[in-house]
Amino acid sequence: MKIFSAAQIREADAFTIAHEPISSTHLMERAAGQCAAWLEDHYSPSHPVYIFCGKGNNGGDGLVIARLMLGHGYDVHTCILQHSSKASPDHEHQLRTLQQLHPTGIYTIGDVSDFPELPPNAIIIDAIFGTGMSRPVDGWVAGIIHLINDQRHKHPIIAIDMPSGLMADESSVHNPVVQAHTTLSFEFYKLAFLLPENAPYAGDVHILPIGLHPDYITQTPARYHLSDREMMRTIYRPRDPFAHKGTYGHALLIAGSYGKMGAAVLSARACLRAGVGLLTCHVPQCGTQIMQISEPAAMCITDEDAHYSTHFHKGISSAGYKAIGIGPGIDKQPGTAKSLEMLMDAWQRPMVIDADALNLLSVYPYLLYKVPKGSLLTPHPKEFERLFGKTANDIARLELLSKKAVELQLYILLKGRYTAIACPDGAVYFNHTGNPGMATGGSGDVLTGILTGLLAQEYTPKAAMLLGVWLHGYAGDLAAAQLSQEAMTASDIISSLGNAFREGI
Ligand SMILES: NC(=O)C1=CN([C@@H]2O[C@H](COP(=O)(O)OP(=O)(O)OC[C@H]3O[C@@H](n4cnc5c(N)ncnc54)[C@H](OP(=O)(O)O)[C@@H]3O)[C@@H](O)[C@H]2O)[C@@H](O)CC1
Ligand SMILES: Nc1ncnc2c1ncn2[C@@H]1O[C@H](COP(=O)(O)OP(=O)(O)O)[C@@H](O)[C@H]1O
Ligand SMILES: [K+]
Repeated sequence: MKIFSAAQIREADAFTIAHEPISSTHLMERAAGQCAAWLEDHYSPSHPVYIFCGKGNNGGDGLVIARLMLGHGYDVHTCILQHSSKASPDHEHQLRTLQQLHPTGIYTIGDVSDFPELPPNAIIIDAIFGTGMSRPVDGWVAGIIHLINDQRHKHPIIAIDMPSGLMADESSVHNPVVQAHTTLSFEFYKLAFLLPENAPYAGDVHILPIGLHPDYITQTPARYHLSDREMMRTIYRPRDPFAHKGTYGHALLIAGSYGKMGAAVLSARACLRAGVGLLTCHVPQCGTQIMQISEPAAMCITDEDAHYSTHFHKGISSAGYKAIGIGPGIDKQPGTAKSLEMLMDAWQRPMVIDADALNLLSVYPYLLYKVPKGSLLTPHPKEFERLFGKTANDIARLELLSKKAVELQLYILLKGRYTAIACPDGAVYFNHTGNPGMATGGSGDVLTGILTGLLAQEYTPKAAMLLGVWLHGYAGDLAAAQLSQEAMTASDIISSLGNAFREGI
């Protein structure tokens, strides 16, 4: 699914009006009608409805919602913020219609002192600003936003299209923004919803279809995308009935060190469950027995070193591996860095680089330029910061992520609630599967195993990245559904991978 900018959304709106064709008034009726239907499904007429409207089209949506809910027997109070002397034409039209129907329920707000007293079971609808937000809100309008937020623990707050104050594609950090429990947004996810710095604002996001013209959506290129099941169906390749284990590749996982063999075992198990044909794990001497006993399906190569792997580069080009994954639990010994350098010099094909292998790239930055093109880098935010530095906000971090992926010709993901996958061509894909139950040690090691397993099966690096991250999150969701977010562990993500393949694609 494409994620369009605020400017593109305005174009989609105009394109629909011109080509469906439909009047802008009717498009507003359609959008607001979807919101009113959602609200009426979730709240009975026993809830007084307080709708805060701005003077643009977001406020226009609020006025239509007010009219529709009034018609269905709700006690509606419409509060119009006088932030500007001019209203949009559709706002003016909808206000005239509402005034004829319900002249007594409309109030104007010109200062914080006009904020109404809310009865106990009232619901708040935020229709002040939507995608037309062009600058940070200040003055008494910011005061109204703070007063709305003060009601958060007493009244449900439902934002229309965007929580007011939030800018769709710019950082809103330090700006006053409505903290909604629910956002009813039209047609598309907005980039702002996917950024960790905006976690307090949108609440549960529901995307309501309003019938924007399909030609605009298919013809207009977008830089940002949201992964979905449909995309996974085009990527996934069912197994060939005549396949043998050679068909699905031989993967090498370089993982584990003294005290961190668990990371290697988790990665190995995940790699096998991702469907790899054969798996060899390169481990230090202390890890051989652990690996052989924990995972009988994995073969083992034992390093010359007792506690750390420092000789994994040897014979790598002639070993017949289809993919290499390196990092989980390997530690940051200088000998490991040396071996990583020689491995990359010899291998020259895409590989998966995670955890301490990423940290080694931060310690020895020249190594970053030796990473084979098309490789998959999987940093969490701290590893990302060590690799590429700090940024002022999440939009700047996203720009940096994308810039590095293009400059280094790598697939770089940034882990989080919505993991962002940056591609060498500048595109960025967000993944929405997964849950906070995955915020537990070892979850990332599981992802490395899955990605290495998919790469060994000759999925392209991009396909492996998109499908692997999707399946990892989906398996995490299944594990949480079965065990709770609290009780699930990284091992449970692996146990749920089978069902993720079956149900998630
Ligand atoms: N496209 C679609 O799919 C559809 C879109 N629809 C709806 O239209 C919405 C977009 O409407 P929009 O373009 O009129 O902008 P909107 O968000 O109401 O804001 C503009 C107003 O805010 C003001 N203003 C801005 N910043 C401000 C600030 N910092 N502080 C104070 N004021 C500020 C600005 O005033 P001005 O800058 O002129 O002073 C102007 O009055 C969209 O989110 C959706 O709800 C649906 O009806 C149909 C389908
Ligand atoms: N709140 C969350 N929502 C969705 N996914 C999450 C959440 N928290 C963590 N995850 C996922 O879990 C994984 C954690 O990886 P990482 O931090 O590297 O773990 P570790 O280093 O312990 O193995 C990432 O893929 C991340 O996207
Ligand atoms: K709003």
